[in-house]
Amino acid sequence: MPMPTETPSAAADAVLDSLTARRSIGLLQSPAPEGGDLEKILQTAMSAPDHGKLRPWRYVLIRGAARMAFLQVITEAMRARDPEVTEAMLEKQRARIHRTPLIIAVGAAIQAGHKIPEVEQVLTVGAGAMNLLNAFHASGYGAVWLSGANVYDPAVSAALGFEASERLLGFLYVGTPVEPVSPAPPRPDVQKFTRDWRPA
Ligand SMILES: Cc1cc2nc3c(=O)[nH]c(=O)nc-3n(C[C@H](O)[C@H](O)[C@H](O)COP(=O)(O)O)c2cc1C
Repeated sequence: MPMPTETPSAAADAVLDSLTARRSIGLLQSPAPEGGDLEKILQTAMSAPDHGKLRPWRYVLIRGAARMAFLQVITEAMRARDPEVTEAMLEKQRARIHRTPLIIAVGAAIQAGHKIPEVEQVLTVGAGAMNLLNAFHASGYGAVWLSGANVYDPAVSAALGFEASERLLGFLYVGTPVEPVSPAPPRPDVQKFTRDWRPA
């Protein structure tokens, strides 16, 4: 006998609750999603609004042994940018990369001079990344979107295989929260950021 289906409002509430409860989690460990589970999550990024269907998003997955090569790239880049970089700063990166099972480099293939403005192309990539953060959260994983100087370093971008015309926009660190996830911190009151427009 078929089970009664959820009412539309219950389903909508579940989605809205998940979106509202999402919070960034920086302290992560294995496992990260793999195989079909990961694919399903990644597929959500393809639903980002995309003016002109330019498909500007580029996702580079860094996992397994490749993380150690990535650490090498980051370490060399940091030393090249600042020969006096401290061991503590390097150790911060080392620890994060060691413990995080999946890192996604988020890039944008921007078509300069296209009739779709560049800012819209970047927004599309941001919207895709946001879908991913929400999808990881909804699937019970933790994730955080980080940038920092490495994102803007052409040497890092090139080492990850991005073309000169592509822009590295950030890294999504993904895994399982090390500690029980506490509720998201209080969020701003939406009323303060929302107004009705009334014609003068
Ligand atoms: C494009 C982008 C880059 C970010 N880079 C950093 C970063 O380098 N370091 C950092 O602490 N937070 C960074 N954040 C903010 C975190 O991802 C996160 O939003 C913040 O810690 C607040 O947590 P919440 O998402 O739970 O509100 C960045 C966010 C965005 C959208």
